[in-house]
Amino acid sequence: MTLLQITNLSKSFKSRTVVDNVSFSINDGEIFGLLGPNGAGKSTTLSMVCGLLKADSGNISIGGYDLKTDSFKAKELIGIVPQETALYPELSAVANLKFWGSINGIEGRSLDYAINNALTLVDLKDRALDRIGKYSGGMKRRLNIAAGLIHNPKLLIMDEPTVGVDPQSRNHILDTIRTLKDQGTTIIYTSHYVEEVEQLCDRVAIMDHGKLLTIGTLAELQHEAGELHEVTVAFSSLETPPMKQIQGLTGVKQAALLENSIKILTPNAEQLLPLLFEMLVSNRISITEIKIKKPNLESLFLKLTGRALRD
Ligand SMILES: Nc1ncnc2c1ncn2[C@@H]1O[C@H](COP(=O)(O)OP(=O)(O)OP(=O)(O)O)[C@@H](O)[C@H]1O
Repeated sequence: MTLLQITNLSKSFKSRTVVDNVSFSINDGEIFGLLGPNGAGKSTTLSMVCGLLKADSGNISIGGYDLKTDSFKAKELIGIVPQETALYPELSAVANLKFWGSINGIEGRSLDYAINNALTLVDLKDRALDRIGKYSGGMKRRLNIAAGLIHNPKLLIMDEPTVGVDPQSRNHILDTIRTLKDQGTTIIYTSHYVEEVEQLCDRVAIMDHGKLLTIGTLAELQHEAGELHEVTVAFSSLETPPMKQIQGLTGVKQAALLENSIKILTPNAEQLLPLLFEMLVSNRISITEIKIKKPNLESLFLKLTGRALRD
């Protein structure tokens, strides 16, 4: 069953179109990944879904309620975990969640129950009464998640919830998301970390420059990436690699330059590597590491755009 339907959504800031005629739908109970580099238009799309930003054109319906004509009912179904934490540092976790609960219309016993559930889920019960000004960045992020789900939303929208957190908190956040899914919550998860999206998501959409490039299950997108190898060559930063020549080598489908590495898609890494070495050595590029991988979502992005996801 479709929980969220987005149809022909567009948004411009001044004359710049940052969301360009985007349509997709999200099924009840799935974890849906929205993947794209910085500035792709992910947050703008989600801000429109949350009703925080008005679309220039297009339609959004949540649980069958149109966001324009049935906005209250549609918004009731959503919980938001924004990129920036929206918490009061001088208050405890419990006081912060009381505030978030009350603006969502939860009171009394139900609110105590909801706070207890949310703090258990994000594993912050033993720090519940501490001022959150003393929390680590990862703990604040986890509390931010608790705030987003205090009213038990059907659809939880999470905008890069793991950016800048330590690995332990990151794993914790990923586990929390899986538990939420098991409890029946539908989740939209934006990220520019391919590994997280591959680990978590049932279906994925890839966005760039405001456009939806592709959408499908992980298996479908991996298939779309095709039988290409992704070769990553790291080099010391003394020289600049000759990208034009590399792109012209036999067997190179795409090649993109990152800070200290080159990512290449090729149907045959074994045949390409000797040619590539020769070229790099003759251009006085000293290679520090080489990796060959099966295609993943990052290779698909490279295939679709000719660029690396994080450049
Ligand atoms: N209020 C605004 N006014 C003008 N431009 C904006 C505004 N909000 C976003 N933009 C621009 O729109 C583009 C898309 O931004 P958006 O935040 O949606 O991208 P994103 O995919 O979420 O990226 P990130 O991963 O960095 O959050 C960017 O170029 C951004 O600078």
